This record gives sequence, structure tokens and C-alpha cells, in this order.
Amino acid sequence: MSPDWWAWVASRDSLTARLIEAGAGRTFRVRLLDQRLGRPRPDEARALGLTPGRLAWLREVALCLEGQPWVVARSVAPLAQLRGSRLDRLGERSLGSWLFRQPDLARSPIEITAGPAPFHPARGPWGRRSVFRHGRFAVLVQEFFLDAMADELGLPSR
Ligand SMILES: C=C(O[C@@H]1C=C(C(=O)O)C=C[C@H]1O)C(=O)O
Repeated sequence: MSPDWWAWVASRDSLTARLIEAGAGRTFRVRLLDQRLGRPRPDEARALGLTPGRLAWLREVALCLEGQPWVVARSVAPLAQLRGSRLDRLGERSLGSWLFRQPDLARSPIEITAGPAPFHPARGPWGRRSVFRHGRFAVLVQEFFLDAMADELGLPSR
């Protein structure tokens, strides 16, 4: 991986904040693509230590600059710990802006893939995922960086 992409893929602070900064005045928007209760994929259940087949809170968004998706993200939260977190009221506000306000937030090591997003047709160089925990609440956040972001920021292809 190029050092330029490593700086994005390995970053452990808020991607929302980084995108806004890199956007340098471009309008940032979280476009909500899907939000519902559903069954996580087997690899998602495994990453969260969830019993396969259990329902979870699923959210898919595109993180857009000037209306163009730079990152697509899918988040999965087990239902058991969801009560009280009010995630269903997030709408088009960034999950990251809520998460990073939690004082006891812990983040797992970041796993990286060169494979495509399994939930979205847009193509890009890298994907990553990690689990955020605060108290008993857990959410798996999977983010795929898109070619449009590389083009706009003059990043190498990988
Ligand atoms: C975890 C973050 O939140 C981002 C915002 C998301 C959302 O609103 O659903 C999802 C994943 C992230 O790309 C972050 O900003 O780092």
C-alpha cells in the first residue's frame, strides 16, 4: 500500500472529520442508503461474536463530497446493546460524530481488504473494518474508499 493510502486506511480517529478536512471546503454529506433490522453476513457476525442468524441493526451510507461518494460504509450493531443509544434517530448525521463523542470509546485493530464492498457496486482501492465499543454497546464499521476519492485528491491507485 502506498504511504498516501496508508495514512487514510490506518487512521484511528474520525474518518468523517478527516474527509471534511481533506474536502477543503467541498460540502460534506452522509447519504443514508439503507437502515433496517436484518441479518448480518456470516463474516460480520463472526467479527462481532454474534450468534449467526441473529437480527442486528444495519446501516449503509455513502460519505459524499459535493454529492459524489468518496467512501461507502456499512455498520452492524447487535440489538441486545442497542437500547438507549438512539442510533435510529441518527438519520443523515454521521455515526462517527456520535461515536467519537463517547468518552470511553474503544476501537479494535483495523482489518484491511483489497476486495470490493460486498454491499455496494462502486469500486475502490481499499476497504477496512473495525469494532467500536463503548460500555456494552458495540458496532462493526466497514468502510470502502472509492476511486472517485483517489481521483479528487490525486491519490495513487493503491
Ligand atoms: C466511524 C465513523 O463514522 C462514519 C460515518 C458513518 C455513518 O454515518 O453511518 C459510518 C461509518 C463511518 O465512515 C467515522 O467518522 O470515523
